[in-house]
Amino acid sequence: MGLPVDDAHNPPRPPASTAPAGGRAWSNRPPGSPPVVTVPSPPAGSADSHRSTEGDIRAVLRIPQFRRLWLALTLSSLGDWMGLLATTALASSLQAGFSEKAYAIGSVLIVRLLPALIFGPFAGVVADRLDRRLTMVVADVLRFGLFASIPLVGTLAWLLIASLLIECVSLFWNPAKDASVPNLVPVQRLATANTLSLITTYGSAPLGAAIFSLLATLSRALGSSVSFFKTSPLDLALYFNAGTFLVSAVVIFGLRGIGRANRLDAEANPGLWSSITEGLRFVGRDRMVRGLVVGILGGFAGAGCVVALGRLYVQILGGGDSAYGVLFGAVFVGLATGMALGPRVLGDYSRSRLFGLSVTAAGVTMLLVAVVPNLVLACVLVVFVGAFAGIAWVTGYTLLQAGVSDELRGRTFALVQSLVRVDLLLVLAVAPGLVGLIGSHHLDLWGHLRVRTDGVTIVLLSGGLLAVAVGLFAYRQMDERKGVAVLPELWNALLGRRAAPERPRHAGLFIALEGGEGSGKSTQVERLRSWLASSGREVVVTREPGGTALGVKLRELLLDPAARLHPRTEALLYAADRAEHVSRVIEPALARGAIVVSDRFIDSSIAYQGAGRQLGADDIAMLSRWATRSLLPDVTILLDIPARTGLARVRARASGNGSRHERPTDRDRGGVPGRDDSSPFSRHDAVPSRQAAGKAAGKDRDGPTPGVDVSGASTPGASTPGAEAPGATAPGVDRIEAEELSFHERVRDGFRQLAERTPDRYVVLDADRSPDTVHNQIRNVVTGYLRRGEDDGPGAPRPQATSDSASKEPSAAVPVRPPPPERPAPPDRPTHTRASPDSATISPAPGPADSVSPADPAGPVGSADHADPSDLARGTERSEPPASGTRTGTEATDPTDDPETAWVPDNLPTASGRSSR
Ligand SMILES: Nc1ncnc2c1ncn2[C@@H]1O[C@H](COP(=O)(O)OP(=O)(O)O)[C@@H](O)[C@H]1O
Ligand SMILES: Cc1cn([C@H]2C[C@H](O)[C@@H](COP(=O)(O)OP(=O)(O)O)O2)c(=O)[nH]c1=O
Repeated sequence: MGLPVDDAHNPPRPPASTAPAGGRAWSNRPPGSPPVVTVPSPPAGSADSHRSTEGDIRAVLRIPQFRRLWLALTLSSLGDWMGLLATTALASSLQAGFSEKAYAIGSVLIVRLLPALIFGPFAGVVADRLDRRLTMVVADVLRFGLFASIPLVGTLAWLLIASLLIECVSLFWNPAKDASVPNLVPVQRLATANTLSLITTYGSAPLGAAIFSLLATLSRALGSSVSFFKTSPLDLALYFNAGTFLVSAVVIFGLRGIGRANRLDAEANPGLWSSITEGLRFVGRDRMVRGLVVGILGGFAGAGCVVALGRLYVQILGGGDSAYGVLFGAVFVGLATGMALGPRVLGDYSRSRLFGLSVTAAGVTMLLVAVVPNLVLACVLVVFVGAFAGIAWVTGYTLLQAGVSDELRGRTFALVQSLVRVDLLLVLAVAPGLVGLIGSHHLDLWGHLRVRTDGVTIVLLSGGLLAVAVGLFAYRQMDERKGVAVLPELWNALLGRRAAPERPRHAGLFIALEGGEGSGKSTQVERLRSWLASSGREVVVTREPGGTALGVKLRELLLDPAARLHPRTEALLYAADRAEHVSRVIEPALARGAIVVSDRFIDSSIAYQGAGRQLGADDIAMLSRWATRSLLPDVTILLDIPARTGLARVRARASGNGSRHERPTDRDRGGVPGRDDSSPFSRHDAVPSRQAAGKAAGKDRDGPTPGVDVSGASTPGASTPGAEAPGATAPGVDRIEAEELSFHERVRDGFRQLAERTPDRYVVLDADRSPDTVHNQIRNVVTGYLRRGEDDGPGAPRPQATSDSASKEPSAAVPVRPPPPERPAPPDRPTHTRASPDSATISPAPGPADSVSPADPAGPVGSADHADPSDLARGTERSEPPASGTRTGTEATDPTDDPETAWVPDNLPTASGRSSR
């Protein structure tokens, strides 16, 4: 049962002197060890244990006092709904003309809303001062009397007066009930109790409508034999309704647990005016809330039209009271269905989008309802109107709760409620009035086609149009995923797939270099940077881990050989580094249109933690996807090398025998001052992050080592098996590098599998070749992507590649790329980057004159890297591009003599989106 945790279940407390405030128990800990706070875990089956919602509801209903109150609420709600139906139907039947009926119904609805608008904010304060149980009992008895008097008096005037009084009385009943719940239910069950109250309040509507229809039908059947029913077929419903309040009064009378409020808090209910002004400023400022409020008001206006005109609408379609009941019930069946199923079916869909879309959909369905000529069809459509409204209601409510800060939430809700009442009041006042003004007409087209142009149809159409307009406005205000197509995302959500097939478009290019240890990523990233610098475009070179200020710290921790991290901790830290990296460095750079080159990205985690640590590729991909909000590189270049060879390079480097490429400095990495101070690559940061991490890992790999021959280390002969046993911890070798050979082999396999499964965004290069050869191949690849950017037009935004979690394939294996580039240009055609102010010529891989001999690493590469645009343009004169088709390193038509430098990756995606393999 939902009672507070029994003290008997708590472990014994330490002496008072050591117990911290708040009742938490400190465990005994040796001095210097991290403080461990022990919060006693709840005993099995206690109120704190996690259970299903269903279990929670059962638990809260097992509290006898609450169960009684809930029963009373159910009865009162049932009575309320039936009362609304019966009074509107009766008001209509008491009038003769079409317009008079419309005015009468409008008046009933207005008197139901008016007291809440005027007295609503004060009723809570008044109810707090009186004995709550007595307040509720008296209110229920009064409501019984008033409802019973309506059929007895039988005039429209009394119906309106009684309705107004009933509403006034209800204003005291509701806050008394709300305030009483916490006295009956333990605090941890309050949310469930409130949910149950909400379900009861709205869920009783269809039941009320069903009973109303049943009673109306019964009255008509009995009308022929019993004169009482003949004269007023709605009386039975009103008497039944009165009876529910009497039963409710009796039930509440027995609730001894409710009494007078313990303390008065007059400020808990701010006045209407102050609640309006306080919240208004916030609502006016905040885009999301503005969209929500407008959407809610539009939705209520639409719903108000349906409620106000429902009776007349049914009449136009040839139905009577029973049909009205069915129609009314249909709205609420829809509402309940939408509320219950919407979040479940569309749980993964963007809430901010869902809200605007569901209001719009409700509006569109309303338009159909307005013109449909058939009552059955109308009822079906009305279920959908209700369902869309229900989804919007739940979504909007949740968004308001989640999106508005605590101190503003109350005022915002107060404002929304006040505005909703004003809104409803206006609609209910205006809609029937408009119907009355327009009157009942129709047009006969071509002799046989009858088009309704009566007031009901016109006003319903206007209501539908208003809801559509307001829904679209809300959508535009609240959309946080601009540029992402709506329908595919919605479809995926409906199929139970998580959203995000595409990210917003950006004008940049995102290139990631991946590979195992010592595959030459850092070397190639630096060369790529130098080459891209001549493009005139902003180039941001970055890496993982450690692409941000926080990332530098994480990197130190992650690579520290002395750190003992659990594999899952490690995976989470890499993901944390990536989240920071993406949001602070990569996304802003791409949004600016920069070329971002990252030394490692998401696939490193999938390969190292997923495959290497055997945590599972899917789980790691999912984690990274969450961290990056599904951002993937436009192209991932995998420098593939046998693990042993790469490790030998690393160890050679660590022992001082390998060459050290110059690590990018802040300036080189393209950091733009003032853009992101959190990036260690920002000009303001004096310490290159690699250096910092290198130190943390017990090595310094950052400084250039002059005079070391790169080519010597790059020859296949350098794949020195057994150069140093992998797994041995050597100075200058970081925590991951120090893993066993089998670990690194799994990592390599992991990368290769990823490349195989996602050929659209992968290019695999043999990294066991000379640095120049690899560089030229990378240039070819990148040239293709840059050319594609140029084809899109200057500054054309590119759809951002994302991981398509929608796929049922293993998430790491999904081809998720924007349409791929054309095959890379042959090495003899210079390419222009986007024709922007920063436009400049950039060349693909150099031809024979630029080709690099292993013995001469510095010169040609230097000339390629630092060539000015005119130098690069010389490449055009060398040879003609091949006519068409796939170029491979061994082709006879190759314009270069060096098959290595002329190599074009054979799995590079073609323009058709398929890999040529
Ligand atoms: N293609 C290559 N052939 C031979 N040695 C290379 C090649 N590329 C890089 N190296 C050397 O291998 C070592 C590791 O290179 P580095 O770029 O730091 O790799 P990574 O960043 O992938 O760990 C360095 O000493 C570097 O000079
Ligand atoms: C980005 C990333 C790196 N790592 C590992 C791979 C490297 O051993 C280390 C990063 O160090 P780094 O020095 O950048 O690697 P390399 O020497 O290959 O250039 O972190 C992961 O295990 N998971 C990841 O997600």
